[in-house]
Amino acid sequence: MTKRRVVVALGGNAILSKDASAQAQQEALRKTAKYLVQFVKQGDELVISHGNGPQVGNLLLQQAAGSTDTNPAMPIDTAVAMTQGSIGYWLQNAMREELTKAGLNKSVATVVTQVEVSETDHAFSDPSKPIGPFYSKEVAEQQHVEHPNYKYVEDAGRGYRRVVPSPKPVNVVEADVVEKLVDGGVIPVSVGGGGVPVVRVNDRLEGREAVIDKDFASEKLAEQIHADMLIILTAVDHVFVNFNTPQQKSLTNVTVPELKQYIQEGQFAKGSMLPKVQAAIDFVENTKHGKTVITSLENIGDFLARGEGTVINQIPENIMNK
Ligand SMILES: Nc1ncnc2c1ncn2[C@@H]1O[C@H](COP(=O)(O)OP(=O)(O)O)[C@@H](O)[C@H]1O
Ligand SMILES: NC(=O)OP(=O)(O)O
Repeated sequence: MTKRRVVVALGGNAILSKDASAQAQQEALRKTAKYLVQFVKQGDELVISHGNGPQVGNLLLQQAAGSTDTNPAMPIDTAVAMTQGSIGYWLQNAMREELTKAGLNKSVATVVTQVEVSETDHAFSDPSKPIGPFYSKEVAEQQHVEHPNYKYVEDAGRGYRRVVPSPKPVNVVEADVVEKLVDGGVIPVSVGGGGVPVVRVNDRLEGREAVIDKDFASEKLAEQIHADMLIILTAVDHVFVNFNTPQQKSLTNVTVPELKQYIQEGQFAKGSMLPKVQAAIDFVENTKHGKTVITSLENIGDFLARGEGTVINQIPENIMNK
């Protein structure tokens, strides 16, 4: 079997359900690791990325609550780095345990990853990335009074959340390190939480207060390390058209032009499925050889065995394989 280089982006449900304790998140990641090890068993080179929306929002609240003049709250870029460390630590151990059980001798290492963004990205003046807990409308309004510079929006019918700027990733600074780790047989955890947002100021990298979308950052990393596949894992086995209606239909093998048509029809929810589909298209278009898969953790076995899930190619899969 040919060895493929795959970047797997973990969705929120891979880390966190309702219980935000360290113990519950570690437990969720142990289950996640069981699924991820299937790629390694099959001989694939694996790179793991993950989100941090709930975790970075919670951390910022803790920071604000305990802040004093001598022990100030950390800015968002530093909080993103802190969540890369905590989630990376949990993932390293979860993967280590499952790799050992499977008799696989592989190391896992987390790279604190910086991602360059543009200082002029319009996202800085239009916060859109939901982080942290969900609030009722009343509580969100009260929080806004206490923190007039915080913005809260309604998130897909689930309640109100704080939103922060989410600029597009331009360059993954440590991509060369990740590539060397993969070449050396290590499983890297990288661009956690979308990466630490930085801008280049002369010769320095300066952090900016933002949270990058982890699907876009994973796409950029996959391009830069010459991955064959970008796998976006979320709570659904497939991308659907007519989602949540009686006409709902799963997309199995889909081409970029078809997806673009569906985007025009407004088939994918902004802030949930749309960025995944856009990242999928970017990877396929920017690499030519690469394909993107959107599916669930639970479906990884069926994807590896039978290609099940939503598989996105530039041209139809049956033509590509001829
Ligand atoms: N057209 C669609 N097809 C499939 N899922 C969709 C669609 N539109 C919206 N969704 C929702 O998007 C969710 C994935 O987005 P989200 O929960 O933000 O991702 P993540 O897994 O990265 O945390 C799915 O679980 C599903 O509820
Ligand atoms: N950074 C990021 O995209 O996190 P979530 O996937 O948790 O929203």
